Amino acid sequence: MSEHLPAAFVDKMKVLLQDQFPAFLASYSEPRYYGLRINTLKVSVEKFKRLSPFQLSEILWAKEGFYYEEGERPGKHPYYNAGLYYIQEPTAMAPVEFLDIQPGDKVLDLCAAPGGKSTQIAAKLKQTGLIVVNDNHADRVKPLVKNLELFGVRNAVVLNELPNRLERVFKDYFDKILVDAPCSGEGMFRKEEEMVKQWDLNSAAKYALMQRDILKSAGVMLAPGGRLVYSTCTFSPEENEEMIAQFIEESSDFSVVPIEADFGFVSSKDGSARLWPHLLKGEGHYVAVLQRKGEKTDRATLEEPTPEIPSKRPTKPAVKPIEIDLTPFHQFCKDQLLLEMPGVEKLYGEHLYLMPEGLPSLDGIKVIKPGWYMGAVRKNRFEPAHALAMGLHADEAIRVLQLNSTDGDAIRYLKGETIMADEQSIERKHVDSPVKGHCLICIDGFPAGWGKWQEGMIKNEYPAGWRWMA
Ligand SMILES: C[S@@+](CC[C@H](N)C(=O)[O-])C[C@H]1O[C@@H](n2cnc3c(N)ncnc32)[C@H](O)[C@@H]1O
Repeated sequence: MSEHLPAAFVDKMKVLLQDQFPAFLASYSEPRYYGLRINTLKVSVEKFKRLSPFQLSEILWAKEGFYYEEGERPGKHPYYNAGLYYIQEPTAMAPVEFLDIQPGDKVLDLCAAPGGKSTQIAAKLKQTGLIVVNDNHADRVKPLVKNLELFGVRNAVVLNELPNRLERVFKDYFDKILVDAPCSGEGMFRKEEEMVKQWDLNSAAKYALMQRDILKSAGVMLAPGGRLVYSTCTFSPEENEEMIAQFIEESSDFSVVPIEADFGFVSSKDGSARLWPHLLKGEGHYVAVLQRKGEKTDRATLEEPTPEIPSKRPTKPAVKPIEIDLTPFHQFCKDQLLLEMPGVEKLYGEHLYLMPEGLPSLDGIKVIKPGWYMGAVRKNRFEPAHALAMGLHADEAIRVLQLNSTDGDAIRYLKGETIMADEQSIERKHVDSPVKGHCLICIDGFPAGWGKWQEGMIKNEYPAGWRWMA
């Protein structure tokens, strides 16, 4: 496919790579690699390896990451709908590995859609701390929300803002920030021909302008002692080493943390790393790790937040607060669930969320999802959300129907069809619990959604937009 590469790009790469250029060019004739990352919020790596219907081999730089073979279709398996993995380009798994996420961290993923790296961060947080994910493109936020819900993430807040509008709310706030910047995408030319079509010689300069602003805002929002990872999937130095050099020059309290030249990564002079497609099994990427000087401070001891700047933009929570009685939700939790619900109850109209505790006020910010979506409270009844089911483990639901991925009922469920189920097939953890009503549908023990049992049948509550086509 190297003949489809723009001539100006080829010339630029010759200068950049010199004697390595022939090997680089030859990599465009090699087959691309396919990766998936196991969702350890739901299943351990060891268990998934035992269950896996796919031929897996390890990705060296990500413990949860595996190559699968071309022709296999992990996106068309019930385990995908149970959120057991995320399909992700192998080198795209590298940046988060350098964030050093620790349980309890407050993490920002500033350019997050469609959420590959957000789900990776969330898995490392193990449902503790907080992950704020943001993308300024409204149409890209939908798949971001869907992927976080599928992954069963409970502690994510999804925003749709320009980064500089977040500075006021989150100044010095986050322990870790990922800037997976919009870029000219040169590293993806082998995988996505569309990126080739969009490229021209001015692309790098155009993206560099955006990246500079995004990185500057990220710097403002990182707490003293915090860590920031900047990554791109492009080769141009303007968007990579030069971007970092300029940022460090303007931000004296930041330094580059050197990345070791392991796994075929190549260290740049400044300590950042290049992932080249001719030197490892994956596409092109760039990663820089930045550390902010200073001691970690408890947010409570920080200065008072600056007063809010009035905003003309409509914000989601602007829905007029209405008095809604949450008793049906509390009753549902009592009748159906065996877990202490995390976070703070937050209503947007009739939609109820559990918002992570300790968040600063998000007034004036476009919030797409303020936490784990529980469902809708309507006319004194509660309708549980798919996101609630996906954030549960089978042992956290009182009534469960177990389906097997290899028999037809699992597929029928994912297609939205009615399933026959006698009374005995509904597992009940409380003997006095009635059979009739909601039950958690599990596939090989992993929650896939809700159903409602009545007279030997399960009314299917698998969301219309998620269903398999007949
Ligand atoms: C490389 S992609 C992110 C991929 C994502 N991190 C993942 O792993 O799935 C860059 C994202 O930045 C978003 N973006 C572009 N300009 C932005 C800006 N000024 N602020 C925030 N996000 C922006 C794009 O919509 C795009 O989704």
